[in-house]
Amino acid sequence: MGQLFKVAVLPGDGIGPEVMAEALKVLDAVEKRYDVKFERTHANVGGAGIDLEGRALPETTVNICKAADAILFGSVGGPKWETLPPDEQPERGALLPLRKIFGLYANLRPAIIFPSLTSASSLKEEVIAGGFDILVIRELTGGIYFSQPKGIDGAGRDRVGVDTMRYSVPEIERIAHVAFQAAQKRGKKVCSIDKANVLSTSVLWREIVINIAKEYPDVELSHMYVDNAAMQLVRWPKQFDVILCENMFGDILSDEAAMLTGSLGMLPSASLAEGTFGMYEPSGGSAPDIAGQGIANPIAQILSAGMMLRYSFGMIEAADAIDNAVAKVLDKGYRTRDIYQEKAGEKLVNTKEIGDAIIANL
Ligand SMILES: NC(=O)c1ccc[n+]([C@@H]2O[C@H](COP(=O)([O-])OP(=O)(O)OC[C@H]3O[C@@H](n4cnc5c(N)ncnc54)[C@H](O)[C@@H]3O)[C@@H](O)[C@H]2O)c1
Ligand SMILES: CC(C)[C@H](C(=O)O)[C@@H](O)C(=O)O
Ligand SMILES: [Mg+2]
Repeated sequence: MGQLFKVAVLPGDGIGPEVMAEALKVLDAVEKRYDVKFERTHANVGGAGIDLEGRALPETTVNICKAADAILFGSVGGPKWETLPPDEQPERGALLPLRKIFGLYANLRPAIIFPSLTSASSLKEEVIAGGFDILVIRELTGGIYFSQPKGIDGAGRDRVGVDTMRYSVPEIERIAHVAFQAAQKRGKKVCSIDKANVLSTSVLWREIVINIAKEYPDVELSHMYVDNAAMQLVRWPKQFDVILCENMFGDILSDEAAMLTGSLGMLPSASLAEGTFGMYEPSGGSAPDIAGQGIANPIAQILSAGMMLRYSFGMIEAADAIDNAVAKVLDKGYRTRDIYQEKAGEKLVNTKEIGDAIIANL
């Protein structure tokens, strides 16, 4: 009897269920090839949670996640729920609480350009010739997203909106360790992003990262202000290996890095807790502009399922097989609309067709 892993499946809203369907087909195919079973339990989250169970993160969903070895998450949010009180909306009512409840402090977002997709990148081909491979490591449970006080106080024109950015030494230390250990396994460079010329959190961040770096003498550490980093990413992305960021800087820079790879629909992510538990989701959102049309790119969701096999289940060979199948399908010219260009060798396909092609090449 092979291994059994329990997966909480939370498709969410917009394109979430469409791309999730393809990732689940890939898990079926992995079950057939490897001696493994993924016991999947579906649960409502986000707008789907509000519509079907009255809240963005129903208790039943939390319990299903607690009983699982990992969470496979689609995306949440959309215009339908944007007028609810902020804390009841899909993002603040479900996604952020999930990150907090499960202690998912380390968000890994690999932005890798597939060789056959260089012309889909928004950068000039000569800038990305030879490809790049960037790993954005984003702190995910602290900073301005979660620190108190937070809210809108007062009345009328006297109202003030308040967000607080706070980082403690242990919070910075643990994410720095993740970044240095990741760098040791790849290009051996960490670029730590901050705004130490303005923010106190960044002054502390830089000091602590420098201290932790002493434990990793084989890794080269550099520092960059976030505004410069945003510019350097589009100027010369190949200079980066691991990019270490606090929560909000990582949110912004990872979307930018995603687009360099051709589309937000290409960027997977792993949100990891201490130990092996993790939540896996595309870095992009529910894409209301294309939802319901069956044309979304499912690759970020499929690669996220691959990251689940790699980081939570230790199935390195199967995870590599998924990455390779995606690369092969792109080499053969299959393209969803977001990465399609009208030129010889490219075939415009829909969500389901590219999913089928990936499975056929697994
Ligand atoms: N993790 C999440 O659940 C998550 C992440 C980001 C945004 N959101 C939410 O999603 C909603 C829409 O936000 P947004 O429009 O700013 O960001 P978005 O990421 O949903 O979409 C931005 C653009 O990228 C495109 N895109 C994204 N994923 C794609 C895919 N797989 N295939 C093809 N194109 C894709 C969209 O069509 C859109 O043009 C909001 O409610 C937002 O809060 C959720
Ligand atoms: C939807 C939103 C709360 C979320 C974030 O800001 O973390 C998203 O943009 C992401 O990158 O996962
Ligand atoms: Mg984001």
